[in-house]
Amino acid sequence: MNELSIQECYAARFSHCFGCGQSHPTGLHLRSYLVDNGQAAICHTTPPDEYTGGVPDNLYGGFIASLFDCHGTASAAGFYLVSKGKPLAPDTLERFITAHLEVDFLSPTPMGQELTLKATPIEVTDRKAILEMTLSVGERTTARAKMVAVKCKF
Ligand SMILES: CC(C)(COP(=O)(O)OP(=O)(O)OC[C@H]1O[C@@H](n2cnc3c(N)ncnc32)[C@H](O)[C@@H]1OP(=O)(O)O)[C@@H](O)C(=O)NCCC(=O)NCCSC(=O)Cc1ccccc1
Repeated sequence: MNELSIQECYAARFSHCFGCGQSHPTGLHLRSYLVDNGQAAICHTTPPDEYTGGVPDNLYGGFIASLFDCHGTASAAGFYLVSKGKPLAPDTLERFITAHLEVDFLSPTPMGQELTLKATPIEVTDRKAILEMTLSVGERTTARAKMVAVKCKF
């Protein structure tokens, strides 16, 4: 596993996101790491208690979508770098933005436990990345997602 997270390698101007911006004062500061020789990306997080909703003691669905949103765009940037044969290092990343995100909620996701997000690439081109993702608690997958992330022109 890389010691540096993908988000730590974003340029400063791209570090303000609520979910994953390392410069956001109150955000989640998600960190996604390339694993399996760059063929997957993993993020571990334990959501704050206030993000419960729907079924009591379970995680709010919109929050689950936002975890996929942030982990997915970071993973897209990482997979793009890998596709170019470049190593992860500060200020080396293109930034990807979510164009399409679909989520299947398979079973309620409990509060107070560490969650694991995993992304794998389906297709990476010069313009976009298509990814599959899962959200798991221990061995149980509670949600899965598919994303199209487009490389930012700005
Ligand atoms: C930039 C873009 C996503 C795409 O427009 P353009 O640049 O003109 O790109 P173009 O249309 O040329 O397509 C290129 C390729 O992509 C494909 N494709 C495109 N769309 C879809 C689709 N829906 N579904 C499926 N595929 C789609 C399209 O077919 C084409 O494929 P091809 O290469 O022919 O095979 C624009 O619609 C937009 O800004 N949307 C709002 C995004 C937003 O607000 N997201 C939520 C906030 S994200 C956040 O918070 C994090 C963040 C913050 C800051 C920074 C970074 C991250």
